[in-house]
Amino acid sequence: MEKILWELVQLVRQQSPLVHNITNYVVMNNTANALLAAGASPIMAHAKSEIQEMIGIAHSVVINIGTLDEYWSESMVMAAETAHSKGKPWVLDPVGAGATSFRDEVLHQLLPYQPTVIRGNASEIIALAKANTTVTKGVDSTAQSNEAVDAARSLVDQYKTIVCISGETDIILGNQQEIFIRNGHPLMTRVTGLGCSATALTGAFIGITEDKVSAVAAAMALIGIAGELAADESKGPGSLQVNLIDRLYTMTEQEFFNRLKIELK
Ligand SMILES: Nc1ncnc2c1ncn2[C@@H]1O[C@H](COP(=O)(O)OP(=O)(O)OP(=O)(O)O)[C@@H](O)[C@H]1O
Ligand SMILES: Cc1ncsc1CCO
Ligand SMILES: [Mg+2]
Repeated sequence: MEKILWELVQLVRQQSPLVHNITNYVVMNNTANALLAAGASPIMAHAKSEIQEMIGIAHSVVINIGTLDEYWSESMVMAAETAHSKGKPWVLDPVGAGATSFRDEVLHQLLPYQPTVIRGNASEIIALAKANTTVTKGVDSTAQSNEAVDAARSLVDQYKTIVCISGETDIILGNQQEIFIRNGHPLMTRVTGLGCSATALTGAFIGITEDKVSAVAAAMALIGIAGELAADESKGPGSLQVNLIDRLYTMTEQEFFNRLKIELK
């Protein structure tokens, strides 16, 4: 498994998948830069008039509901439907799931198009599965990733998807598979949208391999390790944001394997 993850990091660098993103205003620039640093090719586009053509040429699609509005929500549903019908892999980031009924309604419309992967923090995954009454506190998690495992499992079963619950430990659940990645640094929660960057990177990795579970693990390991390396040289969140982009770009095989903390079940 470990070896495959690094091979996928190299494959993204070599193949530079085109990743079509409909994402939020907060992170748009940063996630485009994270994708470029990892070797992928980002395009941010949400006009309904170009969604079908864009998905036609893209390797994968990222749908992130962070700064939802009425027009964008229609674009997202159209994109999910198009990705599903064209057989393009797509990843859903259910930012702020459970915070408002509008978000939940849009998520409800998106899920039937069977995202290849759902990546969210524990509160969002719990809210998405409506497995209990935990209230999402805006876009930040109030729960630990292990508390969301039952919720995630129900999504995996119902939508035949892969769920990644991010946090101190990233938990990746596929059909019969469970992977724990213990990389990352607490300072990463002080920079907005690193979860969104994790989702965007996941989009890049599912675009270059049929082994989707390994793709998710590779993306989460990459951002976690880049975050650790960056935190060691940062004074605070501002420099972490910049250093993390550099570390995605400069990551070596040795750095990757020295830091990788992965457990399979
Ligand atoms: N407490 C922590 N300790 C170590 N690493 C962490 C911690 N919390 C988050 N991370 C790292 O940050 C990454 C992003 O996860 P997080 O759960 O913070 O996303 P998020 O809540 O969706 O963020 P955002 O909404 O701001 O994009 C994780 O994959 C992990 O590498
Ligand atoms: C802060 C924030 N608000 C909506 S989206 C977003 C980025 C982190 O998800
Ligand atoms: Mg998030």
